[in-house]
Amino acid sequence: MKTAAIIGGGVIGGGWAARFLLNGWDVRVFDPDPEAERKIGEVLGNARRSLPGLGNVALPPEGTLTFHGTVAEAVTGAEWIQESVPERLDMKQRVYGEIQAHCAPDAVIGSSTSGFKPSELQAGRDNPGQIVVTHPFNPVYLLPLIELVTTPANTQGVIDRAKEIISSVGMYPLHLKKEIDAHVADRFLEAVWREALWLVKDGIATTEEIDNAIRYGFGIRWAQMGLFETYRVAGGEAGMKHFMAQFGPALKWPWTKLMDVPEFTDELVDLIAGQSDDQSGHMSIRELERARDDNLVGMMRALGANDFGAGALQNAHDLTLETEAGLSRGMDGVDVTQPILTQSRVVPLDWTDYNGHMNEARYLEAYSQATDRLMIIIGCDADYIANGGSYFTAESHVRYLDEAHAGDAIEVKTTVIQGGGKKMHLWHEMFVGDRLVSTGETMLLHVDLKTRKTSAPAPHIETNLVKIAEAHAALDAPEGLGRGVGAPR
Ligand SMILES: NC(=O)C1=CN([C@@H]2O[C@H](COP(=O)(O)OP(=O)(O)OC[C@H]3O[C@@H](n4cnc5c(N)ncnc54)[C@H](O)[C@@H]3O)[C@@H](O)[C@H]2O)C=CC1
Ligand SMILES: C[N+](C)(C)CC(=O)CC(=O)[O-]
Repeated sequence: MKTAAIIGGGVIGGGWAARFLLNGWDVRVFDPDPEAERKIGEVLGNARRSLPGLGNVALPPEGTLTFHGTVAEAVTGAEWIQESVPERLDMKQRVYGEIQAHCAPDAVIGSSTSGFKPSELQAGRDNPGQIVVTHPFNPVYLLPLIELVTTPANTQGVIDRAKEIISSVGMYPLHLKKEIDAHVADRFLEAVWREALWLVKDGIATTEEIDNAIRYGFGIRWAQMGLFETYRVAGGEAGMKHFMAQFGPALKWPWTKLMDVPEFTDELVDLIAGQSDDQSGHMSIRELERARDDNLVGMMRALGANDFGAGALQNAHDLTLETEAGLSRGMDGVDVTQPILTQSRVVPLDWTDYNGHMNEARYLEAYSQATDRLMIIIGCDADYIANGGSYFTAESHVRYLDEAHAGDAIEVKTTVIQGGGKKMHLWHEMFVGDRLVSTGETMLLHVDLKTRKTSAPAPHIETNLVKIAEAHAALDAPEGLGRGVGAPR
């Protein structure tokens, strides 16, 4: 079992604890705050409700979470140590002293620091090479970016290990070419923050109006394409050069007050805090966190459907989870004498509806994914489809037998009723634990994607399908097979 130590379990440390725990790591926490266990419990609650359904493949079983009274105890046996104590250099350096007195010399110590350079954290340490900056984004359990900042004191081995571990928990290590105060992303956030403070102070816009300017416009755009790709498109057919020719002169116009920081007077703090209360004070922080998480999951899943940006990253992570989830990509290791596991996932937040359960359309989506999996198993994979052969669905019938809810782990097991020639007749059963919640029957026909007409599958596909169909013919006929809706008129 892999073990991570979390030193400092506030907003960010709690998020790291959840990220590791839900990806199957044992997590050992040290935080002197007597409220730390409760606060981490709140963060974990949010994470358990949102992260498992982010992707389309089940996460490994959760690790074990333990709390410890000393740094020494927490770091014992940990291969990853994540420091997330308050943003004070003297405190961080003191904490590294304690950590390094007790941790394994080859453990990686990542710092969540928003702004300190790794050379500042490593200064004065006997083993500086084990300390790197691994700067996350809130909520750490959902957002994949980690700014990995290193110095020449870090060996390639430590850097590779850090990248490997960060990727293994579904995150993206952005390794900076050089260290710099506030890394890359926080320099942007700081620029936007400074500009926003001016706009409020000068009475140009309220906190709510500024948030609307972001969330109704460029914020959604940035979430999928970032800055440069967005501006490339904004240049029209002539692209980036035309964009710069048009907007380059603005650099000399008074379009920003960036280098000039408004004084943080009590008056400005009260103005901003008051406007923020007017804007969002009707919701608790936990309610706001849940709204944020629902939106993030929905947005990232939409990006996943387009295999783009953060969604593409999640899709790639799903591929690494398949084997442990019991899902196959070929006939090897598939027990054809039993219905075949074709889905192992969690019901995501965006699959539920006003009735508080999984929406009817999503059952069909799950069955569509189960069919896709069976197609991959028999060899009808992306390469085969790119060469012009595939299956089209001709008819489906779904029965809703029991409820499934957000966060439920669901499995689909598939029986091949008929397979041979152009036809593929499948019977899907969906389970939550041992509970059968739905069945889906579907008839598919093999097609030639060029002519859009039915055609015979390639011999290897038919051989595999027939092998499964023949083995499944020995199973009892499923209850409900061939049923229609109500009596015919
Ligand atoms: N809040 C944010 O949006 C982000 C913060 N960060 C960085 O993460 C770090 C932590 O920030 P937050 O979690 O926001 O702060 P926080 O105030 O929520 O949590 C800090 C935690 O450290 C604990 N702590 C204090 N002294 C400690 C010690 N000697 N040993 C162990 N734990 C100790 C506190 O009890 C508290 O629970 C900072 O370096 C910050 O810059 C990074 C990304 C985003
Ligand atoms: C405001 N902040 C500097 C603490 C922000 C971060 O470090 C990253 C984030 O999650 O916004």
